[in-house]
Amino acid sequence: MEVVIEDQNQNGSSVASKQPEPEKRKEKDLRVKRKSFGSKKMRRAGLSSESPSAAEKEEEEEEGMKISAAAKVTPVENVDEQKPEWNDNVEYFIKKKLRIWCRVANEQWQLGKIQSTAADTSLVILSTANVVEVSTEELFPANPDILEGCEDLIQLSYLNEPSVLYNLRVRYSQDVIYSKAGPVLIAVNPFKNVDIYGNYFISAYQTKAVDAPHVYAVAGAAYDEMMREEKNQSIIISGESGAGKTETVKLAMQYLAALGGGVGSLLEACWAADPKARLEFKEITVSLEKLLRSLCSDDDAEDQTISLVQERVVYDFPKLKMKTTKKKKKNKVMTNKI
Ligand SMILES: Nc1ncnc2c1ncn2[C@@H]1O[C@H](COP(=O)(O)OP(=O)(O)OP(=O)(O)O)[C@@H](O)[C@H]1O
Repeated sequence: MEVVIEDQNQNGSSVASKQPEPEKRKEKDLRVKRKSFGSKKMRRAGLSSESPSAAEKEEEEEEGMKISAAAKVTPVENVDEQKPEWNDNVEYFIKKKLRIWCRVANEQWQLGKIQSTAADTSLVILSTANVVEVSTEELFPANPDILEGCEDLIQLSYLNEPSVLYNLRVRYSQDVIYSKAGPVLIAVNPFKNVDIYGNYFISAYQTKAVDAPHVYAVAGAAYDEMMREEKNQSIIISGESGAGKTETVKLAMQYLAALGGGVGSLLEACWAADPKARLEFKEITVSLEKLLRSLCSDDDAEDQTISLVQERVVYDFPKLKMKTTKKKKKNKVMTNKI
């Protein structure tokens, strides 16, 4: 998986290579640390002075300070040092009328602009023209339009929850379901057929004609690494129920089957890994052939059976393997007969 990142980052997209420049300049001019506005780091600093447990901790540490004559800087002083930077950022966003993300009712995020800020709250004018008063901690800087829909989230100038969600949504609305977050491929379930699979795309990824984020690219990188290093590779696919894990496995298998020389080679590999799968295959073939013979002429039946069964094996290999394990006992009996 890590190879995927390196290869694809090296190639980079035009957005990746061109966009970060103006942002860097702005931040440098303002002496604003990258991602400091709304970042975890700044929020931690803010929370440390507000949460009761953190305050207790600070008190304890201050006690310790009294005892230790050597200690010169208290954590409280560190927090105070960071506060002006946060305020500077907010002031800058007000001055430049830059867009921010604001958490409104129902945990939803909306774009807006800060009108003014006082203490821990800010007045924000939303894109809907409504003005709301929110905690400054609930504000996050929005990225410039030019970065909208970028393919790798690490290209974003400001990496925060609303910016990530928005970027994925923009891509999703254009049926671009894959994005990257550095080494990780993010897939958003389209719940419909999207025209990004099949032989045309397989050969495009095989020949490296495209490098847009895709499950084929991940499978290809794992395959290349396996061949180069002569070591087994793992592709970890995770997500909540219904996220599309099984579909993704099938697509990765489809690509690997094509790389390995087609369905026949994949079957050989499966059988080599689990010889009992051959029995399962034979069982399916026989029953399917019987069915096809009853439906069409004898000559066609055999060919159609093989292609249909091979297709099923590629698409249902994970389930087939589970079934094979369950039928272990039955297979033993069959082995004796054969
Ligand atoms: N890449 C995709 N293209 C089109 N439809 C998809 C894709 N991925 C998932 N789907 C749709 O989403 C449904 C659920 O996907 P899938 O069964 O792979 O989820 P899952 O994560 O394996 O779920 P579970 O953990 O409950 O088994 C599929 O039946 C399919 O309709």
